[in-house]
Amino acid sequence: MGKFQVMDHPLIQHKLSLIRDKNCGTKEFREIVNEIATLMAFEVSRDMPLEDVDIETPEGIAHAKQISGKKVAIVPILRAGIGMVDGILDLIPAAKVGHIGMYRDEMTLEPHEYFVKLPSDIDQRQIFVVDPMLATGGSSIMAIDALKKRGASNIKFVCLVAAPEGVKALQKAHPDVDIYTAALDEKLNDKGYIVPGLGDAGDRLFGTK
Ligand SMILES: O=P(O)(O)OC[C@H]1O[C@H](OP(=O)(O)OP(=O)(O)O)[C@H](O)[C@@H]1O
Ligand SMILES: O=c1cc[nH]c(=O)[nH]1
Ligand SMILES: [Mg+2]
Repeated sequence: MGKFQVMDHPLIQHKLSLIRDKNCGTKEFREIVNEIATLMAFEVSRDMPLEDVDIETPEGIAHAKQISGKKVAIVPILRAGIGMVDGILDLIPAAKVGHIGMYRDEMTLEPHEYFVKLPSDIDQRQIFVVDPMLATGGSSIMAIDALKKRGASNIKFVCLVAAPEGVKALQKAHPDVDIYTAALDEKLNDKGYIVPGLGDAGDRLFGTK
């Protein structure tokens, strides 16, 4: 089973509380989602492989380290995942970005894929799939299915708020995928929204309500 980690660093908890507030406006919501994504990227990238390098400093040779091997692709699940991309790029500016478009049918809660565009070497990259919300798990499961169908194998899923139902479903469907979240909330309501959650992340990011 992949790792499941609630990233409860005080800065992350504080910032998440700010965006849960229903009075937090679009501009602030967007900025803080990116800030949380940056903080999470620091931990999510912790096991990136290093190699030894000798660097000539002004005073001699430093036996130092640099990131080696697998390079990173950030894959947001549209739309809401886009809100986390810039925050991760702040830390890993050389990462490539793939997009997977997914919407959830409001009645059935079934996910529907409508767009996939990935870096051509996606099978060789360490992939961070990002989406603020893990509710039933349907969207993330289908997005990761789409990645694996194209040869991807090294995948981590990063969200801000998860429901227990979604964590269970994602772990069952993709036991190889590590899951990182800023909070594990109580439950889903009868409309498939996370309670207490933060509402509809896409609408709050883009001001579409
Ligand atoms: O775990 P699930 O039950 O699948 O729900 C989570 C999905 O729902 C939301 O997307 P939505 O369908 O609202 O699309 P949007 O990002 O375009 O608003 C959210 O951003 C996730 O992708
Ligand atoms: O609570 C939820 C559930 C799914 N999608 C959202 O944006 N919010
Ligand atoms: Mg939405």
